[in-house]
Amino acid sequence: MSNPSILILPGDGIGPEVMAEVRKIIDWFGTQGTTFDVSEDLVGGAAYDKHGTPLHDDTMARAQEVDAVLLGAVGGPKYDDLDFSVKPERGLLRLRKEMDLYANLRPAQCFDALADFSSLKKDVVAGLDIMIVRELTSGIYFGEPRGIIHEGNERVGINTQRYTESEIDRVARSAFELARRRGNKVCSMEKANVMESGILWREVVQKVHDEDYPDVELSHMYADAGAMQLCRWPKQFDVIVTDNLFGDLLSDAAAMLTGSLGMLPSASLGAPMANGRPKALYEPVHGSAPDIAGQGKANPIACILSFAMALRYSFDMGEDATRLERAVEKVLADGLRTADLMGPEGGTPVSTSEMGDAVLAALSA
Ligand SMILES: NC(=O)C1=CN([C@@H]2O[C@H](COP(=O)(O)OP(=O)(O)OC[C@H]3O[C@@H](n4cnc5c(N)ncnc54)[C@H](O)[C@@H]3O)[C@@H](O)[C@H]2O)C=CC1
Ligand SMILES: CC(C)CC(=O)C(=O)O
Ligand SMILES: [Mg+2]
Repeated sequence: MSNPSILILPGDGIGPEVMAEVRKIIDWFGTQGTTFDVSEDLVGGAAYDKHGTPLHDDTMARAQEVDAVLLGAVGGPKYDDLDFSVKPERGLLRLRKEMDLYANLRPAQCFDALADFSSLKKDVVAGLDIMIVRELTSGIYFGEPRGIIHEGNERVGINTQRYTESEIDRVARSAFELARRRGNKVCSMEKANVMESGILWREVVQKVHDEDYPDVELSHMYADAGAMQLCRWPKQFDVIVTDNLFGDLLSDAAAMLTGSLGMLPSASLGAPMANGRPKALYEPVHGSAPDIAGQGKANPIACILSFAMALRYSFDMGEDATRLERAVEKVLADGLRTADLMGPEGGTPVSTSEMGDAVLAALSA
């Protein structure tokens, strides 16, 4: 049998820095008898610099073949003035669309060691474990028409929010399936009060629930109120299912419940491949963080936890995933802190690579 295959796309800014720490962990698994066939390629600004496109067709083809893609982050100020069609972020959107990765799982868990550090009160976040399921291949990031057009004397920026029933149906099913393996509760968030796409979203989620998941507790919430509730009392939620735009915003907000944007991993999953496993891309929720890139300050934990999700969802290595998560828990409990996690309560300051080394040491102990 061939080794499991991984395509690594480090990307831009802190992407390569945090991915280097995951690479150490992948190499360590090789010494333990699980060798991954790893290939590496360019995406985002790095791909644009070499090929004039943020995602080369060969890279796209390779992404379709492998068992899992690991991505760091894309984008940066250097590319701000590029034509929109070749912006780094378009490379990532193309991967998501062409791999049809419709369910983006963004778990927000607050490790005990960071409960004091969160900007919210300790009892609000301690023990928090919620899962945001964000629809990832449709909605306003992809809808047509889009563009900037001229109308009279001025320009008009246009994006279109568009959802088909089947797009809502399949992501709702992902959320209900996950809920059954967790706290058995789904809260669906949209803006059915002001958007037709929200009305359809609510109807379809309710129908999927009533027909196939009546055992799961379902509630509906307007996304603006949902954002407020997420900050007020996040433990009321188990699984949140929402659209592409709202999921993007709500998950960055949820990251702060865990202490830092540098803590939040994600798995983007599509339909099962011939081997029964989903097409998959794993990436931290954060971006390329140009303000700290190249300084050894980036927190690699979101990227490391994204690899743990890969072990769980793409490689049937759930026990190893849990071991890796426990290793992260241990280094945090030991007081190791990258700059983003350093608060008045202190801790041992560590660089990106020192944090990666410590996680690896805890994993291999
Ligand atoms: N999936 C991706 O590749 C994403 C890419 N981006 C792109 O990244 C670029 C920068 O976007 P921003 O809005 O600044 O968002 P960002 O997520 O890169 O950074 C926001 C803030 O969080 C901090 N931060 C992020 N990750 C961190 C980590 N691992 N450790 C410590 N601190 C961390 C940054 O220093 C910054 O202060 C843009 O070009 C944006 O389009 C943004 C979000 C996702
Ligand atoms: C294409 C990305 C830059 C959008 C984003 O912020 C995200 O997916 O979290
Ligand atoms: Mg985002």
